[in-house]
Amino acid sequence: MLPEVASWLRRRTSTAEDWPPHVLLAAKGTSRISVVLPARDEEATVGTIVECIRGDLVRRVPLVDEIVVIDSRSTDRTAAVARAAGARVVAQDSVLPALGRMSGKGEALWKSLAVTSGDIIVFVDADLRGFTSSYVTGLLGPLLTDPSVGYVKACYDRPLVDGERSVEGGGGRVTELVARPLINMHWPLLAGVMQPLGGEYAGRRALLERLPFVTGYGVEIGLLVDVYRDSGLDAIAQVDLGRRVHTNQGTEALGVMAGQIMVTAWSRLERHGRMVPLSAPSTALTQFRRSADGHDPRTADMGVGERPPMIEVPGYATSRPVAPGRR
Ligand SMILES: O=c1ccn([C@@H]2O[C@H](COP(=O)(O)OP(=O)(O)O)[C@@H](O)[C@H]2O)c(=O)[nH]1
Ligand SMILES: O=C(O)[C@@H](COP(=O)(O)O)O[C@H]1O[C@H](CO)[C@@H](O)[C@H](O)[C@H]1O
Repeated sequence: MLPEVASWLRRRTSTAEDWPPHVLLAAKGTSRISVVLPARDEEATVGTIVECIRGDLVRRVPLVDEIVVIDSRSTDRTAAVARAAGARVVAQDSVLPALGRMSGKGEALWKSLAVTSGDIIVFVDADLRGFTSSYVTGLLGPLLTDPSVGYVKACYDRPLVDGERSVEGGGGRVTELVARPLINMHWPLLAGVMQPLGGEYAGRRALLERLPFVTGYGVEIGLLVDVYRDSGLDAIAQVDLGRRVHTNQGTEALGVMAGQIMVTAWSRLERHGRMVPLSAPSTALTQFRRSADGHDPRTADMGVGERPPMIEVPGYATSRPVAPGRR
């Protein structure tokens, strides 16, 4: 792991418990805080999440100023359930209609900037199970207490849950198989971000509004690379929220997601060039395991060698076995 990454990990990683609501309330000052949930067909979970945020962080501790659900072309009762829970619901396609309709999660998040008033915006997926308001307070902690932080990503354990079956560490499949290797290859200073694709993150409006938002599922890797390029590694912090359970999509759907993430990574490499030359990408892959006091980074070598065409090997044509009768 690069020494700059090890240093960043030590200085910019905290836990949700480090940021109790009363500390944040004292630090809030005049900052307005918006919580945004992008939701497509999340009637089963969106209401519980909204009610939890509203109960803990609006009524009990007046930290959050608005809860907005962006209804992303839901075909179920997402909008009604979210509204009944106390959220303001905005239909994705009703925002900036003159700019036409693009699709996906990134479109929903980009449009949320146009219909919210917060100086700080917290993004929370609407398909979470076991959500607690500490997800929101954890993400707000660094932003409300350190003006040098502009963007905060969550990190957490990510089991793969299928009904009653739960495979610890089985979640974050596209993170582990696509995003983490790509980031380690081309943006090795971001190797300390444990959950680059995690759907819970927060940022200052003043930063978010000057960055492009990739539509679809490219939004997370696009924003992470763009925040890094715009403001540098130290503008990013990460907060351990413990454990995240969400609705896991099937492999076919994740294939499209993986493709969108690769296309987004390509677009950033093509547009900005790369931190490391394409001819020599970094081959150190830093992965993370939960340990007793946080996370245990492990670096593997993902480098490969290459052999020349066998036909070019001296003696090959004369020394290899020949079938009887053949020469
Ligand atoms: O076109 C879309 C796709 C997804 N989402 C929302 O974005 C979040 C993450 O999407 P999803 O659960 O599909 O991704 P996963 O968590 O499985 O990677 C969820 O709240 C979705 O409802 C959305 O608002 N619009
Ligand atoms: O991290 C991942 O690999 C994917 C899929 O997670 P799972 O394998 O279903 O736990 O989930 C994330 O990726 C999406 C693309 O960035 C985000 O939009 C989602 O919020 C996030 O859950």
